[in-house]
Amino acid sequence: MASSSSTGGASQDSILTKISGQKMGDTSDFTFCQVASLVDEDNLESPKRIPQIGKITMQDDSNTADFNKLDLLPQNNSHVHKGSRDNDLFTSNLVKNAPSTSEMNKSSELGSPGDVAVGPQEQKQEQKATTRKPVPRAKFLFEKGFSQMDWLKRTRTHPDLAGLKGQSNRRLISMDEVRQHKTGDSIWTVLKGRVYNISPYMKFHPGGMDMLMKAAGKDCTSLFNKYHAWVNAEFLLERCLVGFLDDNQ
Ligand code: HEM
Repeated sequence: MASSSSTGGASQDSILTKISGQKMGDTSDFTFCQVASLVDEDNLESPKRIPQIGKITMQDDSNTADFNKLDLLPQNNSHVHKGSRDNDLFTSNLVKNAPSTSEMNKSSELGSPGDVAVGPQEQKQEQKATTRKPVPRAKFLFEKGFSQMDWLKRTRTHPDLAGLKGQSNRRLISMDEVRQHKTGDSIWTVLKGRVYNISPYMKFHPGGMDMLMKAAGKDCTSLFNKYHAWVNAEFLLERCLVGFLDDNQ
């Protein structure tokens, strides 16, 4: 670094003169102006100025309390799902990136958005002083054993999910017959021309039983597509197939 001292000797000085056309120490040229050391050797108070910046906080509306009030978590989502989402193949992507309350508390402890940036050492000290036990992440009120993984297991193990009792699932079924199956362990619905017994799936439906009950005894294709056209019901309800809708009746 070019310093103001003349320790570079005559040769360095002359090289610099050639390059800039000016001599070092000439304050009219910014290229060679003196750069003050960050640590002012003459005045030892100077380094303390930087840490003090960390103590400055700005008062604005985006403070810690307001951060915690933000309802970013899906716990108040109207589509409250039942069953653990931890292994949920179909729904985990909806909450993966949602910040947990503990993460949010942590970030607010480390500094509100209004805080002036502090040096790494300052930050460490702040962290030590304010780190608390993490608050358990807010979870959905799921009923254990009713995740989509559990449903897949059940479809592989249950001998008669459709409740056919040996009857073929290839027969044509009228809409009138579908309408008669709305309760108990025989709740039928029509989806894309197929008739399913959705009763065993009720407790596993990620959208809740109430929503799925809207499909009872009806053709639910348009409702289904309205909420989740991407869901592979053919696969999910394969073992619940009762037959095919008879369009001619
Ligand atoms: C009949 C077969 C049905 C199957 C197999 C089925 C399956 C599913 C699945 C796998 C999900 C999770 C989707 C996801 O997270 O991306 C879901 C969510 C949902 N379903 Fe269904 N569903 C059916 C019918 C219906 C019907 C008829 C309604 C409405 C009346 C409905 C309403 C919902 C709602 C509201 C959600 C929640 C969406 C969300 O989390 O934002 N479902 N369903």
